[in-house]
Amino acid sequence: MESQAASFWLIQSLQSSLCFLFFSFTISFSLFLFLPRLNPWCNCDVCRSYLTSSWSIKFDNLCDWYTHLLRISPTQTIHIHVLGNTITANPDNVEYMLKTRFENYPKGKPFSLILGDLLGRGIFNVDGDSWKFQRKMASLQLGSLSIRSYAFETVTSEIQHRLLPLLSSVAGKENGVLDLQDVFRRFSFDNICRFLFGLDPGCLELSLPMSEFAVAFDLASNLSAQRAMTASPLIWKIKRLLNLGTERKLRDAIKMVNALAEEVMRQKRKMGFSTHQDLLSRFMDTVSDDDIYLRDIVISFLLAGRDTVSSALTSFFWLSANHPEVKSAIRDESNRVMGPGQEFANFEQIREMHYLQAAVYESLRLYPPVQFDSKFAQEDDILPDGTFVRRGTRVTYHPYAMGRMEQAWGPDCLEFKPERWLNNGIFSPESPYKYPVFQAGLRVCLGKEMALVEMKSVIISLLRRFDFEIATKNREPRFAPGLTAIFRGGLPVLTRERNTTMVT
Ligand code: HEM
Repeated sequence: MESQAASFWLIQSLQSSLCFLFFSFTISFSLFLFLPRLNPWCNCDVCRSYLTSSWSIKFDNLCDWYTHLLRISPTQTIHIHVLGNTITANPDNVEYMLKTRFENYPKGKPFSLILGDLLGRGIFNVDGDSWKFQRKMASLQLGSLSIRSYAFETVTSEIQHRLLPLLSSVAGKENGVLDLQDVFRRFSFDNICRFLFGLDPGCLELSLPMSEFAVAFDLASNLSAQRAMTASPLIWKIKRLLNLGTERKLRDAIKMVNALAEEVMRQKRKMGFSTHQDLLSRFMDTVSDDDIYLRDIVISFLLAGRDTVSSALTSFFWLSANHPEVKSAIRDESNRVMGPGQEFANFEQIREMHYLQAAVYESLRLYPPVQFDSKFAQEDDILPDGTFVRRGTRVTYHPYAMGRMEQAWGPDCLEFKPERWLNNGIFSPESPYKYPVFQAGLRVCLGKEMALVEMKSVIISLLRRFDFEIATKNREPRFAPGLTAIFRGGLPVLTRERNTTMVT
């Protein structure tokens, strides 16, 4: 027994020493590999502030500090040398990256490696032919009139049968504080699953825990995002190889996501998908012989369409709670377009509401769900503002900062003013390169129209029926780290049913 224990101890010590040696070697090796590109000892003010986190003395969020730096940069471009990251808020640069020299700025290998285990060959994670194929197929599906009206029906039914009853059940109650962000995350997950799979996870029953799928999916996307924060990719790759810590958790979460996505496909086949209108049925018609590919496509769409919408709705309700004049204008417009007595707006009526559209765009300008987006330069290049970009450099455009640039939006750029989008009462869009909230150019978001309709339907239905009072004293949102902007601590609100048979 004793000798067994001794040899066990010996093996353990050997393993630890080997691990230690392996880690030391790989960390040194990775530093050696990355030194020429990164510059880990840069001692400029910006890098020092980044490394010591001293920026957090003055700013609540990293994105606010970047915004400050970009606002004072004469070119609207900055460099975080220690990260090898060139960040720009210059619309000319953005147009150049996303359109003019699109081929030189792919997502690149570093990005696809980070998200590869979760997203596989899904549209979010690929460049080149595989991306072109999925893009073409998905645009045909998402662009069709029938799928848009299917999406609208799905949203309306989720609002009518789940969202409104849920809010009514807590309205006016003492201690009836509800986290609106959590409600929107559940809502958008149910909605995207119904839209994509034609199946209903039923997350919007607050008495139920979030579905297994949603929890595993959250964990997998957060842990994948954490990979991007390690000093070198070799660190998480080694942890993955040894199945350690967060990498072990990630592997388990991805296993669960994959198993559930495969189960969804099995169920679809059993039900006979050809008569259904959901996106998965449509994809299954086209890609019938490659289940792993189908699974990857499904997971990418889930990631694309879920947290983005809930993030956008959360910040809209935070802003509107602080701007009663905007709420009144939306209610007035909806009364004008829908008339008294009608509970739910139809598709055409929603399109007629220009002020509502302006308010949604304005809220996304200040709080874009995807705050920044990085590409990796294939070849040496010079951006329109004169910035030199070395091959392999990460180049990031920053929609959050871009929405707050005085050069682009004027001295009132930090104010929430939907009117800036209206010309004689008609919504008037801006260049997508100045406002790349949905990205722009060849990889512009495929779900933009669907997301806007979903948001507008929720906003109209909730504002006509309820008043929300924010139940925390937070001045400005603080964001949690992740792939999309999420309010740290959620959005706790007190809900009151408005005293209306009709809405005034
Ligand atoms: C307010 C809501 C949304 C915002 C702000 C948004 C924003 C974006 C952004 C910034 C990208 C580029 C990401 C990147 O390349 O890394 C993107 C891509 C994409 N989005 Fe959205 N999105 C929203 C909702 C949706 C919805 C509801 C769907 C689907 C049903 C969707 C489907 C997609 C797809 C498929 C892509 C990949 C396009 C490609 O790579 O060619 N999005 N979106």
